[in-house]
Amino acid sequence: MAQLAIASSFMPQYARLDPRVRRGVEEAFAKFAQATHAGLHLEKIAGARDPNVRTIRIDLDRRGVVLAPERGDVYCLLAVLSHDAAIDYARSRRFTVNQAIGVLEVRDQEALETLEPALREMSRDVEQRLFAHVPDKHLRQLGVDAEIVPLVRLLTSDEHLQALESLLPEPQYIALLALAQGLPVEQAWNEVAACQDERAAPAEIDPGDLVAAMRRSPDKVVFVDGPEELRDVLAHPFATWRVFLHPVQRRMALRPSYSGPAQVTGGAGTGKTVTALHRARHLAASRPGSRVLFTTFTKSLARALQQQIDLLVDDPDVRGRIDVRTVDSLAYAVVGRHRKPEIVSPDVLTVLWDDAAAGTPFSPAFLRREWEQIVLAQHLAGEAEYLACTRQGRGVPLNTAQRSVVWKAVAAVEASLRERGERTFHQLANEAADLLAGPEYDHVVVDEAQDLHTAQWRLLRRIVPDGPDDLFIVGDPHQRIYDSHVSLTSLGIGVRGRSRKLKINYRTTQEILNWAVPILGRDPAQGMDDSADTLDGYRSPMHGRRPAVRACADERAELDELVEQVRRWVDAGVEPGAIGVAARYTWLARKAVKALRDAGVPAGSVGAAAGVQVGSMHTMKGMEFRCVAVIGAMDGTVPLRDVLTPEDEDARAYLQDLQRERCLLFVACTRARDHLYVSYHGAPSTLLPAV
Ligand SMILES: Nc1ncnc2c1ncn2[C@@H]1O[C@H](COP(=O)(O)OP(=O)(O)OP(=O)(O)O)[C@@H](O)[C@H]1O
Repeated sequence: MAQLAIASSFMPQYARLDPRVRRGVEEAFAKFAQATHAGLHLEKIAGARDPNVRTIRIDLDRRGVVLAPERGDVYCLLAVLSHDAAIDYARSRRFTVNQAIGVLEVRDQEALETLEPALREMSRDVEQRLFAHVPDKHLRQLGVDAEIVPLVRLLTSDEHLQALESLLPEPQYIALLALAQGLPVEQAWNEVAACQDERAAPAEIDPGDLVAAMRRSPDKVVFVDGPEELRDVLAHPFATWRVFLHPVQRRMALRPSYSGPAQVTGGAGTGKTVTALHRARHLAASRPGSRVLFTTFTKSLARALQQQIDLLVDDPDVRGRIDVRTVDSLAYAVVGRHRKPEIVSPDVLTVLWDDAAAGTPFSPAFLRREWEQIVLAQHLAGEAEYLACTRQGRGVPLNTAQRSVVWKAVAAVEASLRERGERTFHQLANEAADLLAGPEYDHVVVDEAQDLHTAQWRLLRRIVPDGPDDLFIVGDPHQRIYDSHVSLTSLGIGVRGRSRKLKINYRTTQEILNWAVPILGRDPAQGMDDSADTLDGYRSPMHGRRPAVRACADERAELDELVEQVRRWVDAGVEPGAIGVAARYTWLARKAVKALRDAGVPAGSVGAAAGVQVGSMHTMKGMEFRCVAVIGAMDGTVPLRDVLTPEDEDARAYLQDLQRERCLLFVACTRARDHLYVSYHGAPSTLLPAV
């Protein structure tokens, strides 16, 4: 019986087909399962660039494009398109085996042939060629196809290379990009090697064995065993992440074991959460009886993760052993076994710090930060411990007398909280860590790790035994939107040698990234493992429109423009629930909800109501929408003036605050899949890049 396979690029297309056509696809596929080459009405295309490509009738108007390699009884469905588009696609593409890493590659051969004379003409009088410094030997070593090399030799600028991005196979484009950026061949190789599956490239690569190459490309092709598995894959066409993992994701998620904590970093939308989901399933499924804790930051993210785990894990036993919750709810539950915890409201805490700062030379914000970053982070129990501690990370030195003044304020706030019977969540995490009698899980997977406070890490460290596969940590220091600057090393959580970075953005278009990345400024972020973290190589294969930035006369006009923009998206077929609106302040978000509702557009708070999802930028963390509007992006609001420590009070804290505001705007903007709209009234935010 023939073996069936589906190309990952087909899944989003399938999702958009109407149910009638989908049925046609399933029927055609069912025929493949029983048939042999000879028994199927597969058509060869005259003039096709690749002898292995065929088409098959799906219905009156549509054809499927199938890769049917001569060797190996395999049919891979590549696309379902209207008749003419299917013929064009089938005629133009060429499928090859990458000569360096053995993966399946596809290139638009026809477009490359069309481009060649133009490139030749443009480069005729230009002496300096982009790859003049690279010998053929290096191009070959990095897997650049011999047929493509003559074209590569014609390139004279980065722009020419970029124009080839969508026509070339990804590993070859990555190799050329790295060489064009001046990377030595060894480093360029590392970039290319990231595109290969966990099984290292075989010693011998057979250029004619497309099926072997397909098997080495699980991010591009999935093989299905029979109709049931086929139905399962096609049942969730939007959730391609369930089935197709990038080789780096796969290597990290499905590795049999790590000798200690492991870490995955990567920019927004690079599939860190997806990697964490697969790791959680892998751990629970491969170790019978084991208990896995999967933590994240906010309740709405925990709800989203629950749904994704439900989708990914079929086996009820495995599912039942994966516990998804926020770290706060974990701390609450642990303390709750001893007494009912009460959490202090933010407003009350503000008043307590205002009172405690009165009469001292310190601002409430300074004192509160000292409490959070030194006293609670180090879990200091009394004045003597505070006087003796090192205050690493704080910008302003304090002498003993000043420390005594600070401690009095801290003690006053803590005493007031005790009297009220209330705590902050960070206090609760420390208390929970103390109360734990011993580990309660076998493995812990941590999402959004960059924002966890040291006290929360202390709890997580204690809830799992120290050893192999204890902690799987996923985060992005470029999305740090709270005040935590944790050093995992200082907590005894060493990830050296067990850390990888994801670079391909699966969510946002390159145009949105080009605009949004500069928001972060130029300095590298401080990684959770204390190393400098950059976004080098961060990219998206998707393209779309550039973000729109709108200047408005005043707030009323800005809200009117928002309503108009949302209407345009809805009229274009975007579901209201796939639209996100973010504002720096909650009250502006509320006004946006009202404006939308008054205009008859369903809208509500993120994760709590149906319709357009509106919230503060903080609530956007980890979310994803087809279209995003960021409103109120003006000077004084972004960055929010009130939350910046005055530069003359503590220059270091000021820079940290400013960076946090940059990250916050970046997080909000990178929630968008297809469209990003940013508006302001008055003077624009100084953080907004030019369009
Ligand atoms: N291998 C994959 N194939 C297809 N889609 C993927 C893949 N990995 C991730 N995605 C999709 O990319 C989007 C972003 O993934 P995910 O939320 O895991 O990224 P993230 O790095 O955690 O993002 P952020 O840090 O911004 O929260 C999601 O829509 C996810 O389904």
